[in-house]
Amino acid sequence: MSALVDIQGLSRSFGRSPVLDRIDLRIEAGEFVALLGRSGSGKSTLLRVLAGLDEADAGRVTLPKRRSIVFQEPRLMPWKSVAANIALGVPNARASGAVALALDDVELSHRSEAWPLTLSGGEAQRAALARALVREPELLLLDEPFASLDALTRLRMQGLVRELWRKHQPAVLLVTHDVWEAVTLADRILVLEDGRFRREVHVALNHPRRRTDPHAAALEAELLAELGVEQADHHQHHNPHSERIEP
Ligand SMILES: Nc1ncnc2c1ncn2[C@@H]1O[C@H](COP(=O)(O)OP(=O)(O)OP(=O)(O)O)[C@@H](O)[C@H]1O
Repeated sequence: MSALVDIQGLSRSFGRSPVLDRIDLRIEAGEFVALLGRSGSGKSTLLRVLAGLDEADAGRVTLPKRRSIVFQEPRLMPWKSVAANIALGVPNARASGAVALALDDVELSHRSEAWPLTLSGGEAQRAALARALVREPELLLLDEPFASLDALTRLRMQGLVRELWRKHQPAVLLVTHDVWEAVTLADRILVLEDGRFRREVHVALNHPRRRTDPHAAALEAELLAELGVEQADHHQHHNPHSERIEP
């Protein structure tokens, strides 16, 4: 059966430096994939190609038509109300009630007519999430969507994204620097390094995932080590779900 996202041999260079080097990636419908990698490893470049904001130099890319992206910043139009921002580019979204449903989904109905500049950081990101959801994406691309939020708001947003994913069941590709975020949310975690996927981990842990679960904590430590972050209390547990991908 064909996957929702099927990428084969995708390469992208800027000038003479290759950023993505013959990458293969399949994502099934409804799958939640997290993408980790050091700064500059090409995560956003990959997401931009998948969003159609950038083109690959080489490779075959099969993508669903309905895709949405949420960035680190909300990128709302300041001269339009929250509801009008969410309706942008989606014909009849207000009349059909789709905007109201999306606002309800992100618990922002009471701010429907507000101006974006009057929203808190968390509210603005929830509006950006509603704008993505109103398109009923089969593939939801999230480029560090919680990175600029405070820790408490970030936790709430992670819970909200998981709830919305269960409700709407899009495939999700989440770029994050936060290893624990990847461990708590994803079915599968990929680590990008030097333009290739160096590691693929299938996360078969029950939800909610907690750091008190030794398997979850060991996986986090292992991924942190992979990214070059050593923890003081780092225990080396072998994770049977994790495979190293040699170039
Ligand atoms: N439009 C561009 N022109 C030139 N170089 C670019 C362009 N976009 C990205 N790059 C370069 O490609 C490399 C990968 O960038 P990218 O933003 O994809 O990394 P990233 O993994 O998302 O990093 P971060 O985690 O810091 O956001 C970087 O070296 C960056 O400077």
